[in-house]
Amino acid sequence: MAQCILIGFMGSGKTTVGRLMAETTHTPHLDLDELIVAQSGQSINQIFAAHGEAYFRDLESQVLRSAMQAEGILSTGGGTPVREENRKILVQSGIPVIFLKASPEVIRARLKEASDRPLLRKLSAQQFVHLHEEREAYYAQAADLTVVTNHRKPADIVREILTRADLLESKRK
Ligand SMILES: Nc1ncnc2c1ncn2[C@@H]1O[C@H](COP(=O)(O)OP(=O)(O)OP(=O)(O)O)[C@@H](O)[C@H]1O
Ligand SMILES: O=C(O)C1=C[C@@H](O)[C@@H](O)[C@H](O)C1
Ligand SMILES: [Mg+2]
Repeated sequence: MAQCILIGFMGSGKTTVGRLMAETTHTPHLDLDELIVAQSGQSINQIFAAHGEAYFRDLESQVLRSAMQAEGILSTGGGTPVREENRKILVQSGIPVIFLKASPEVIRARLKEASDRPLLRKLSAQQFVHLHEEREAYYAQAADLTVVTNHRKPADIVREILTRADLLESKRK
C-alpha cells in the first residue's frame, strides 16, 4: 500500500519531491509516468503520438490501480486526478494525498526546456492558464494537504510535508 500520494500540475515537482522524500525516508519511490513507460515500452510522447490521449488515460488508470498496492511514495501524473475514477481511487484509499501547488508562471519557467509533456506543446499561453485553473479544482477536491512550491527548494518542500506528518499519520489510523 502506498504511504503518501503526490498530485499537482505538470512541473509542480511531484517526481522531484517524491524522489527526494523517498530517499529521505528510506522508502521506495513510485512514479506513475515512469511505470507507464516501463509497462508499455514506449515514452509518454510515443504513447500520445501512436495511440492518442484516451489510450494513455486508460493505461494510466490501470497502472494507478496496481501502483496503489505497492509500498512507497507515489508521484502521480499531472492529469491523473482529472478522471473521476482516479480521484475515487485516491480519496478512498485512506492514504494522505498531497497537492503540490505552483503558479502558472513558475511552472512555465520550470518547463521551458522540457520536450516530454505532449499536452503542453499544443497550448497557447492563455490555454495553459485555463487548463491550470481547471485542473486546480480537481487537485483541491482530492487533496488532504496543499503545499505551495513556488520559489522553494525541493528539500524545503519535503521538510514541510514531513513536519505535517502527524496530520497524515492520524488519517491513516
Ligand atoms: N521546487 C522546485 N524548484 C525548482 N525547480 C523545480 C522544483 N521542483 C521541480 N523542479 C523542476 O521542474 C521540472 C519539472 O519537475 P517534475 O518533473 O518533478 O514535475 P512533475 O510534477 O513530476 O511533472 P509531471 O506532471 O509532468 O510529471 C524539472 O526540471 C525539475 O527539476
Ligand atoms: O498533465 C498531464 O495531463 C500529463 C502530465 C504528465 O505527468 C504525463 O502524465 C502526461 O504528459 C500528461
Ligand atoms: Mg512527474
